[in-house]
Amino acid sequence: MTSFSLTPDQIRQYHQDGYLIVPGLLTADEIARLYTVAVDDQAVSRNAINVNDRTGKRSKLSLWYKPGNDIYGLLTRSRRLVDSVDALLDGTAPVCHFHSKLMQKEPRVGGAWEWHQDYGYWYKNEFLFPDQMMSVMLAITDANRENGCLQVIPGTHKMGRVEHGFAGEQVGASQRYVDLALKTMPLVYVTLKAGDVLFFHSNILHRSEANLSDRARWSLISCYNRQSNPGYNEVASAGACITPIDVVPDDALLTREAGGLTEAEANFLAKEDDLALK
Ligand SMILES: O=C(O)CCC(=O)C(=O)O
Ligand SMILES: [Fe+2]
Repeated sequence: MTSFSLTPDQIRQYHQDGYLIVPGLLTADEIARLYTVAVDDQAVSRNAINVNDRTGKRSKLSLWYKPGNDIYGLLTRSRRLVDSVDALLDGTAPVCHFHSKLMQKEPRVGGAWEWHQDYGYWYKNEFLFPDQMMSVMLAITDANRENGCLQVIPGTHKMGRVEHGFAGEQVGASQRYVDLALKTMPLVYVTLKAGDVLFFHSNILHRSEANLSDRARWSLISCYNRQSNPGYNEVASAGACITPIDVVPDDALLTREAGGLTEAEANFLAKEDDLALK
């Protein structure tokens, strides 16, 4: 397998817009394996957290801190993802994993996510450097306007951190700043095909609408950090967020035996412990 690396143009685009889509970073075979494990993953369903949006629609997610030898861990730790993140983040310290989550937006049920910056949550964990943090969304199913794909406001990562407060059970960015951002910059619907990967800056404003379609929208979001950026109020990850990732070759996803998560390995988040939901 040839190794993958981002081009200088892609890196420039990320810095300009605050996000970058890499189409087809995963092959159909890889997605098929991931999907087969995910839909049947008992530990994921046992640890699913339901978060209501403003209208009472339920968004389901499972969040864990430790990327292991399970199928998601092999992806999160893969050379192509870690090298890409390394090329995009500010700084030079090793790339670490903060957490991953499986977002399960079920047909006609999957709720909306309010406008927010991920760093709006992570700031509470006392991470100092938003440019050293990012999220990577991998589409396990196609994501489009019908099933509530992600929406972003390009360039908003340059606004710095916006105040966040409660919006239903979720934490959202100040409506005033969202309105001003939308007056200044366009809104982009991030439509993805299964296997496409979206890299986005921890300060880009994003949201998604409910899934009113009859097709599920599943994605894996892995969040990365540099070792030089400790979260001084981050206890749940038990140091994972400043532990360099044990990188695996890209072909591990297809060549290694790997199944779903286990409670003993993954270190799942419980809803009552989530600072972002408090
Ligand atoms: O999956 C989505 O639609 C958005 C989720 C999100 O932005 C988050 O969990 O921080
Ligand atoms: Fe987010």
